[in-house]
Amino acid sequence: MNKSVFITGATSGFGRAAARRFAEAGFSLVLTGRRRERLEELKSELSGKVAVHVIELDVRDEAAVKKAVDELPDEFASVHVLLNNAGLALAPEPAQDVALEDWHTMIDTNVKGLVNVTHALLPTLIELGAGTSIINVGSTAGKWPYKGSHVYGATKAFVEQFSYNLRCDLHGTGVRVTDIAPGMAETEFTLVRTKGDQAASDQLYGNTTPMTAEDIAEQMFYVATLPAHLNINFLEIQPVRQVWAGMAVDRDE
Ligand SMILES: NC(=O)C1=CN([C@@H]2O[C@H](COP(=O)(O)OP(=O)(O)OC[C@H]3O[C@@H](n4cnc5c(N)ncnc54)[C@H](OP(=O)(O)O)[C@@H]3O)[C@@H](O)[C@H]2O)C=CC1
Ligand SMILES: O=CCS(=O)(=O)O
Repeated sequence: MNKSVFITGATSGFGRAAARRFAEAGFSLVLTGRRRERLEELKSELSGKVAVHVIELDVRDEAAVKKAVDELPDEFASVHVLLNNAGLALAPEPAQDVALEDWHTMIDTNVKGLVNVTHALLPTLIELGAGTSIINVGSTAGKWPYKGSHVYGATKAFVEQFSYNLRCDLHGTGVRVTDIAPGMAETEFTLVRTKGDQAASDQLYGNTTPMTAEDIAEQMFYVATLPAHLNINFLEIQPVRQVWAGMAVDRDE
């Protein structure tokens, strides 16, 4: 049977690196994201190696997600791996200064988008059973609070708990569920979070050694290709040069 991986957010960062990693191993690819041009570029790059199906898809659009899954061509319909990767942080400023719309965008994408795709693909995964995987991309921000994380971190806490709860409900089906929770990795993430501030992005990732998209893609591939009787529930991964923030104390002048 031709195994396929369904990747959300394949136009950049972790998702694009994962597409390349799974292609190396011969998986058929279903690549999704909003930027069609980038999807087509990736298809041109990888379709010499494996079958590639691209879908311009906004995960927030419930009906479009369902249609994309219902209309998967036969060659791609055996989705063994769902990589729920699409997501974003916005508004690094303190909660009290954030536009409500930015909070809504994060919730709609990181929470509702992720459940839209999961719901649409669950029947397929359950039918295929043992050895299939749902890999949800959480974050260290889902566990460890820091200033400016407000709703972003909360959406990733949702991802962690949803992953555990899903695993309980899928017990007996053979479908595996993992939350991969990376720390700092250099992608377009900070450019998106700062709405295009390249200097802020360069500063965050500069003079240190952040993880790369390829580092995370390798972990995604590892999790998805473990023997079918093994489930990694949670995989937190950080660069060696990053640790937790300390406590903050408010002091009188
Ligand atoms: N980089 C980091 O330090 C960390 C990132 N993460 C998480 O990893 C995941 C991937 O981020 P990363 O690769 O770093 O960042 P990038 O910004 O490089 O990639 C984000 C991807 O998500 C897609 N995306 C965003 N919104 C939507 C949407 N509404 N519908 C469909 N696709 C969408 C983008 O595609 P397009 O714009 O074309 O739609 C893009 O492909 C995210 O969930 C992020 O929260 C977690 C921990 C650390
Ligand atoms: O999820 C991203 C990692 S961080 O920016 O919250 O540290």
